Amino acid sequence: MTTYQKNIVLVGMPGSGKSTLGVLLAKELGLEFVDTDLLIQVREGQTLQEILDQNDYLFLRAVEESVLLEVDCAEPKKVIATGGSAVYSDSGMRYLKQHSVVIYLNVGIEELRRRIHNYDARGIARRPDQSFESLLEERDALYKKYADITLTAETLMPSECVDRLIQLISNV
Ligand SMILES: Nc1ncnc2c1ncn2[C@@H]1O[C@H](COP(=O)(O)OP(=O)(O)O)[C@@H](O)[C@H]1O
Ligand SMILES: O=C(O)C1=C[C@@H](OP(=O)(O)O)[C@@H](O)[C@H](O)C1
Ligand SMILES: [Mg+2]
Repeated sequence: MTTYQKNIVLVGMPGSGKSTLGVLLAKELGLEFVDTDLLIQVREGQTLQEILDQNDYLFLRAVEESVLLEVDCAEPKKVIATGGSAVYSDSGMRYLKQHSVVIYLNVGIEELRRRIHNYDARGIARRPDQSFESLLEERDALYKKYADITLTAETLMPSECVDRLIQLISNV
């Protein structure tokens, strides 16, 4: 199977660019684009922040797992932007990985902080007392566990990241 016969799944921290780069990559490659955060919102009839305001963060992770397992991985192939917490679902990630190339958008903590100034209100599914540093450390290991490719390119413009991603995918 060549890469373009697989889906492309983007994982990484909130603010790493999964949604921004995902849609650009899909356009460039002529693929469909799916953002699992939007699927969660439509399924629950609430925004992610409303879901987190009214429920434990583990509820959001459970809904996310159901959504990941329901993504249609058959034709047409897609670029799939996941939420930052998707990697807590081992079954969801193993399902996506069977049909996809998984790319970790690895952005360092300083750049993430520049991109996310509303850590407490951004709707991050984390333990209430968990710091950003601790969350990044915990998740970095999970992103690496599931990724086939890692892109560390925080100094590039989005269009340059897309070019780089296309190069990396074509080498898989
Ligand atoms: N090189 C880059 N790649 C991706 N996003 C970038 C880049 N530089 C700045 N940004 C900004 O960072 C933010 C990324 O947010 P988003 O795409 O929602 O990330 P995620 O879906 O991973 O949470 C956007 O505001 C985007 O404009
Ligand atoms: O990291 C997280 O815990 C989350 C990230 C969000 O997606 P993005 O990573 O696209 O911001 C979204 O899935 C939800 O609000 C939880
Ligand atoms: Mg997103």
